[in-house]
Amino acid sequence: MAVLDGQTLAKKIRANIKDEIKKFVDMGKRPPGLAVVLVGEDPASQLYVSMKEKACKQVGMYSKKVLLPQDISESELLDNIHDLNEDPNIDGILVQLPLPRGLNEHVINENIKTDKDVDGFSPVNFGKLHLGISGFEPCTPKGIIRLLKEYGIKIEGKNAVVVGRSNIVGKPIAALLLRENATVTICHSKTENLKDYTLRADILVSAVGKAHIIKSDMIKEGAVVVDAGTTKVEGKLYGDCDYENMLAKASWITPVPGGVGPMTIAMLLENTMEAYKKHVFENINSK
Ligand SMILES: Nc1nc(=O)c2c([nH]1)NC[C@@H]1CN(c3ccc(C(=O)N[C@@H](CCC(=O)O)C(=O)O)cc3)C=[N+]21
Repeated sequence: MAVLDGQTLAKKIRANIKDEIKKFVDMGKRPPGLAVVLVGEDPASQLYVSMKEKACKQVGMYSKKVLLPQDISESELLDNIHDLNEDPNIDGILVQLPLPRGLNEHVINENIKTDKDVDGFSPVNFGKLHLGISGFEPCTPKGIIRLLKEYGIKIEGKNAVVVGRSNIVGKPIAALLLRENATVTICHSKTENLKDYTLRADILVSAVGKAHIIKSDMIKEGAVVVDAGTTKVEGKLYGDCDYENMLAKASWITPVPGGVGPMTIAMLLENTMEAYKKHVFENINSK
């Protein structure tokens, strides 16, 4: 058993980004800018948004927090997005999900300019991901692949089982694993006999968001376990996987906290850097 230490890798990535930004700023360029839009006052979302803001500050990025009321109309929210689309100091726009009831996230994501869509959730980037064309890749899936590669874990030819089919993790990680030539199975809430599938996984990615739904008797000896689900119960953070009881059985496993979460934020910074370089050096500002 060994731990896939996302915290340490994320720190290394952030340090590289910080150096890179310093070079650009020393050259007289503006710093990269990320806008994080939070609608409403969900405490979990507030925490994530403040973590993202802190990460930006730490590497020398400009971060703009846009806090909007719970009862904002779709058209008012879109006005804010359009302003950010046109803001020359903003390279990346992230609208924190989930949105309050009544706001359609697809409509919002559709209106984020493709070259500022650092979450990779707009239809163009999501489509590119599935077509194998380069574009912004969603941060959590991108971070998972980076972490597996960092530890030299072979993906090609392996049975990869993804539990969860969300647009933010399940679907895009399945696409990325497929691109890496894994044999990919996606399980979800209607899957019958989940354990039959998880037991076959060489690489198991869980993205459900239910504490300890994956037990140690559901994984194969020597499996690589990636836990992308986090749930807070009475102030304590749990992953989807029963980590303690899996440690002896898995060959590699991501902890919660300190696994996939920090990688998500590191990839957000990396995507923002990518957007920044396009804006500053290639002057690309397409719809
Ligand atoms: N548009 C959008 N983009 C997102 O990327 C997005 C989102 N909406 N909505 C919610 C999810 C969740 N998410 C996390 C990011 C970092 C940690 C993270 O770093 N967690 C720490 C622990 C933090 C704690 O103590 O709670 C860790 O795992 O070590 C967790 C969760 C991004 N999300």
